[in-house]
Amino acid sequence: MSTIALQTLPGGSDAAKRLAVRLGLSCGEIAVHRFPDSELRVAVAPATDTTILYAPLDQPNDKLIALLFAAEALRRNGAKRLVLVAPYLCYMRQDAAFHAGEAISQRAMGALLATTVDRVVTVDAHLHRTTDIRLVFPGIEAENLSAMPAIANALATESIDPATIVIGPDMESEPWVNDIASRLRLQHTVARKTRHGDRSVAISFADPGLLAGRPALLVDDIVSSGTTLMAAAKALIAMGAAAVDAVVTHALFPPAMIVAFTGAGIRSIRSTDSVPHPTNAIALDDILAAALRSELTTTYLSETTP
Ligand SMILES: O=P(O)(O)OC[C@H]1O[C@@H](O)[C@H](O)[C@@H]1O
Repeated sequence: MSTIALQTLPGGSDAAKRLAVRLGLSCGEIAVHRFPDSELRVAVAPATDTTILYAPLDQPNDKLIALLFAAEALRRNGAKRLVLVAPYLCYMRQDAAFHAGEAISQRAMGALLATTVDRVVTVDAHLHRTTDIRLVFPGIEAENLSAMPAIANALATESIDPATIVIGPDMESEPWVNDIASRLRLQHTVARKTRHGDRSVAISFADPGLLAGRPALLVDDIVSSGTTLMAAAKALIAMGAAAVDAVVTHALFPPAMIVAFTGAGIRSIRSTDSVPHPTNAIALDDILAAALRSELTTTYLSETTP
């Protein structure tokens, strides 16, 4: 009889438990001990034939090591199929050597994980130039799900001012804002963004008159330093926006920064639970469970196939 269960790295447990409940699976916790010299000791729960590894990979360096060690333990203890669920997938932004000598982190990370697991499921991975996630993970299955249906469903339960404009802070955000706007029947536009450094961006809009007196809903995939979001909010307010709210997939910023966002004129900020964060308001378990149901079918078939 084939077996399947979910195990989570520390930090993912609430969202992982919700996902496990949706799938009707047990949720084991992977124990990670840090030695005084910063090395890690990792202990997994009992392995199952198919093990779904839940790992939100924000602050990734330790988590990637813990993930490799967990995979080693699971394989050695009998896991035949490892499915990595990384709702936030790290190191996707450095997808080229922008300056001589730079590592292509996306390629190195993808190659490493492709030798570790059999399938990767993630959400709104930052694939601006590498459009097909299977190119990141050679030889294994990989899917990049969109959080936009979950975000739009959450927003649809509220009474949104029909004059609201959905705003993307750069050209790359166009598919997301287009999707949210069409689901909510709202107008949308995207800004032009020029990045001058990690914490320095310039934002401008082609039609500054569009926002006057209207609420703006900023949508982005990642908020890291918060520079993009704050620059966009300031530009919107300078153009006369009536209010600025923000919704993002991956909240990577320190929670204390919410005060700075308020100072920049952002009335509210919400995120999905891809990374545990005080702004979490939109659960991804529904879309993740839909993608993972095939694992249950595979397990069932292997039980019934002679
Ligand atoms: O400006 P911060 O928050 O540092 O970085 C996040 C932004 O940088 C882009 O890659 C993301 O798509 C997002 O727009």
